[in-house]
Amino acid sequence: MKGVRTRAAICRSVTQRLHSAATIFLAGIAVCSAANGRPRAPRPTVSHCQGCRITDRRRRCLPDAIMQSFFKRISISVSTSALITLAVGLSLTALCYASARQIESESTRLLLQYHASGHTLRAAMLPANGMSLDANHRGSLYVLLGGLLSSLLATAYVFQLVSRNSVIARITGERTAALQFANLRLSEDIAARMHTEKSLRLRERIIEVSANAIILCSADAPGYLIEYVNPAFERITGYAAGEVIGQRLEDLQGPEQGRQDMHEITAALREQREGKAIVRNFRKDGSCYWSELFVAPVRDDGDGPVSHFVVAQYDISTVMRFEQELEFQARHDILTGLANRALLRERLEQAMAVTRRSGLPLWVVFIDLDRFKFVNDTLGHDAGDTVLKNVAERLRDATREVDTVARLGGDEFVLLLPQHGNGEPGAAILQRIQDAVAQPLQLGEYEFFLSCCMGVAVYPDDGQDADTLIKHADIAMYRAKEQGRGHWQFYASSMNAGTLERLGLESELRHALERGQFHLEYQPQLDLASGKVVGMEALLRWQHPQLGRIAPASFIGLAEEMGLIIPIGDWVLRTACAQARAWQLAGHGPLRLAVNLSARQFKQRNLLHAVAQALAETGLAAAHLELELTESMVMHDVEQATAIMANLKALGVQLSIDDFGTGYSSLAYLRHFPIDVLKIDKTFVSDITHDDDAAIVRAIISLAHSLRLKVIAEGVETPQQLAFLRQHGCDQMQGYLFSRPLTVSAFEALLHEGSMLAAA
Ligand SMILES: Nc1nc2c(ncn2[C@@H]2O[C@H](COP(=O)(O)O[C@H]3[C@@H](O)[C@H](n4cnc5c(=O)[nH]c(N)nc54)O[C@@H]3COP(=O)(O)O)[C@@H](O)[C@H]2O)c(=O)[nH]1
Repeated sequence: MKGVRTRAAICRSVTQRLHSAATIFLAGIAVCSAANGRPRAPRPTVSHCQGCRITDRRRRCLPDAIMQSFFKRISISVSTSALITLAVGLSLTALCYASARQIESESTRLLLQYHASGHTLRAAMLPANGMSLDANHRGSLYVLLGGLLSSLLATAYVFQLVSRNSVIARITGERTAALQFANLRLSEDIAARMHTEKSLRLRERIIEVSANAIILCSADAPGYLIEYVNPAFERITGYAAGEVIGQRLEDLQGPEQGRQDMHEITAALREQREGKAIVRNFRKDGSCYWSELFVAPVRDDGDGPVSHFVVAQYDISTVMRFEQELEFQARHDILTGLANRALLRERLEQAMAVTRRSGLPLWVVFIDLDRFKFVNDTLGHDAGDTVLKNVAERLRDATREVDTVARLGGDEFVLLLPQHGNGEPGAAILQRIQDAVAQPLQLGEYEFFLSCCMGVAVYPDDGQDADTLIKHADIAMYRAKEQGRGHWQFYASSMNAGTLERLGLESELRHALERGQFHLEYQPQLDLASGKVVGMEALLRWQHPQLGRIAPASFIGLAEEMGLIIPIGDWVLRTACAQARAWQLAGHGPLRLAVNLSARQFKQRNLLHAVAQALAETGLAAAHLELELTESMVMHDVEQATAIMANLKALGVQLSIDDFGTGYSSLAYLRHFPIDVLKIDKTFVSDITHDDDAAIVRAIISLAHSLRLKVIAEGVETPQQLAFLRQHGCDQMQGYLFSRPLTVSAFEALLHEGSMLAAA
């Protein structure tokens, strides 16, 4: 029984091995087919595998997964799968055949042993009658043949399966790729559509929030009915969208249909093209505003027929206002609002054209306020502005609608008075203007009584063009000023020459200092006893590039009037002090420098500071500087002059009274002034041989000496004059007899030569 059990056990063991091999074989087939081509989902169940508990259809059994993964990794082809199957089949066949042979020989050996031990076997257990061991061996051959056949069949099956799978995989791949491509296209389409929608929404939003009015109207002529307006349109015009949608575009032009400024827009609509224009629009309340209008056709599908027009309105009211303001400012005086020179000239041209046709004269009246500078200087510019604005108002009130009132600047006004049939203008209007200006004017706590001078030039007699007429009226006014406050004067050609020269000189003088046209000359002053040069007088010279040398007598007074003498005088003082110091340092001894002061300079508040600064800057000792004052300067306000002179003396400078004898000659006051030198005017010196002048010169010398003042005579031209002066004890002299005023280099040469006065 043991042998039977053993045989049964061997059979079971072989069967189990066969089963396991078959399982692996079938699993291999499955994996081969799966591994060949694209990865695929695991088979839902592997019924051959008893070791695996299939709880999830998706879950693969372990060997299957391993095989799949293996084949997938090595990525075998259809033929390789078939070859593997065949190899596995053949191996199993060989295994089965070997097992069958082993069983066969084992069972034969057991039967022979059993038989040899005297047992009888049941017929069934013996080899069949007539059956030899070869016949028994045939079973093994059948197993072999069966195995071979099965292997071939399995191989064919695998080959067919794997081929089909690969075709399916290819088709699936192709379809999947196509689907993916289609999917991609679809995604792109969706993205593009979303982008388009987004940008459309954005554009819509832009139109909605635009600060400019936008209108969409139909392209159907002639109505061009409005289909859309944005909120800005509603805000600007005051119309609600509902009130204008469906209305004709031209209704927005308000009452003024067919206006000139809309021609370009209507032409653009008609010709279906772009167009733009600056037009006047009307709001719902009827008020007007300026806008820049752009119209552009909108075509269906970009290049189809024009279906709509879009009209954009830019509100340019502010720009227009600003432009108008600028234009106003360019032609008006900002302070008073009156016409300025440009507009005056323009109006004058027009008025002359009218006058040429009518033959009636036209007056140009130049007005200058009296004492305006005083108001400005004492009460400040705000008060000055108030005066000017008041005068402007009064001039406007005193003239007619047809007249023009202009302000040229400062306190200069010009009136254009055309004559009409009623007889104006005439002298009466000039009086009316004087009266208007003369009305009292309250400035803070002060009441002012203004007056003005006027000059009148008449077209066509006094000038043929605007500039000439204005200039001649100015000349006439200047002559009126010479007569005193509140005068007027008609132009006469005889006034021209002198005044024109003066006007020209004025404008040149304004720039002479900055253009470096001034220089100084120095006239030696000599001691009559020793005959030596003891000092020099600095004299200003103006060398104009076109006008040549201009005499001080021609421009000092003008500079004084214009207030330019202050900066000019400062320059003279600093330049002369620097030069005197340079000569001293060059070893020419302690020369005294005489510098002329003008009346304005004398009264300027910071004279003391200017003098002190000039001395400090140049290093000249105060004792070497002599300031020449005139009698009129000091006699005008004795108290004030005395105080100023005291301050100057405190600085250490010397003071002299120039041109003595020509003015007040108040000898009584002379004692009170802290002066050092009296300078006899050259007019007395020139006539010194006449008894009267000789007596005056003698008296001046004697008086000066009694006051312990030095005396210097100027304008000494002859030896007789010199002799007279020496004879009567005059201390010093200057004049052409010894030397004219000299340039710096000429004066230096004179010093080097050591020139002296001839002894008496
Ligand atoms: N406030 C300032 N006044 C100045 C300054 N420079 C000059 N002046 C004044 O201008 C007036 C004319 O001066 P000018 O033409 O220079 O004449 C001076 C001399 O050249 C002239 N002079 C000198 N000697 C003679 C002479 O023998 N004969 C003659 N005919 N003339 C002569 O006298 C003028 C000097 O005058 P004065 O100043 O009075 O000594 C004149 O009033 C100048 O003061 C300046 O910088 N500032």
